[in-house]
Amino acid sequence: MYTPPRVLTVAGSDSGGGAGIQADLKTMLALGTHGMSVLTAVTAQNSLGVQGAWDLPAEAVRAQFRSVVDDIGVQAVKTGMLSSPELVETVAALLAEVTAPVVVDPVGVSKHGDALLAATALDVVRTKLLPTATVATPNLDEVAQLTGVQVHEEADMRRAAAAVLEFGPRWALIKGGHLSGDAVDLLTDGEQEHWLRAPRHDNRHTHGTGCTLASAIAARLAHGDTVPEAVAAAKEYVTGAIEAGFRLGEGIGPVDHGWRLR
Ligand SMILES: Nc1ncnc2c1ncn2[C@@H]1O[C@H](COP(=O)(O)OP(=O)(O)O)[C@@H](O)[C@H]1O
Ligand SMILES: Cc1ncc(COP(=O)(O)OP(=O)(O)O)c(N)n1
Repeated sequence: MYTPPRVLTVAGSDSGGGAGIQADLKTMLALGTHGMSVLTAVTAQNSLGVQGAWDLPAEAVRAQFRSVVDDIGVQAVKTGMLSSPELVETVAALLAEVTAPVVVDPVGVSKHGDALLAATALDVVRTKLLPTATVATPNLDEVAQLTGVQVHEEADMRRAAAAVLEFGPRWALIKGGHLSGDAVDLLTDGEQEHWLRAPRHDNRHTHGTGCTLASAIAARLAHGDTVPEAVAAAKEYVTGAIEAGFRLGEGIGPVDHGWRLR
């Protein structure tokens, strides 16, 4: 009997289904893995923004993690919205015992500008969470928040990656989604350098791009890809999902996680 690779997301819930846990689980299914979740926070969220957010107690995060890891096991882990210093610290301590690859998406602010991480948590992200990462996937705002490096053009991305690698992840993937022109990301471990370039799709329905990319990387790592292979496959998947993004509600709709099914 075939058992798919198991992938765990540790992230917040997006009630609108475009980002967070919902995006992660859809991506994991689309890429042929069994997705599992440790919920850190609940958001009331839709295409217009985040209307409310509530953290779960650290004890609930630890209990979910134990239930999954002790019985089922994981072949890759992805982290997303961790909200508070206490939750970042809790998750970092749990990840320290995992031998499977870990993808850390250091989620800071939503597309609508709503804070998903307390400013007081930045230091714990730098010192405790990022060192657990096989791959860290900051967007340009998160790079600026975490390292102070401002990226205005592709050439700045090398400096950004070097600054992120200082915090200890094995690989840094600097996402250039917020620049103009082609959608270019830089993956590096400080020695190898891989530039990932895709056409920019002029589609305003891009809610959940970062969650989708990070979950796709985790899914491919669980299948046994190397990091550069996993990131290349994930980039292809997210690019297709952005191209197929659709209108939902009155604001920014989601990327289409099921685009390969249509
Ligand atoms: N309009 C777009 N067209 C094509 N790719 C995009 C577009 N916007 C973002 N991307 C890609 O989506 C991925 C997620 O990047 P980004 O949107 O910057 O992350 P986040 O959601 O964390 O802000 C990256 O691979 C980026 O290059
Ligand atoms: C619950 C939750 N987690 C993460 C995000 C941010 O997701 P991201 O993929 O970066 O997408 P955008 O917010 O940039 O569209 C979120 N919004 N909610």
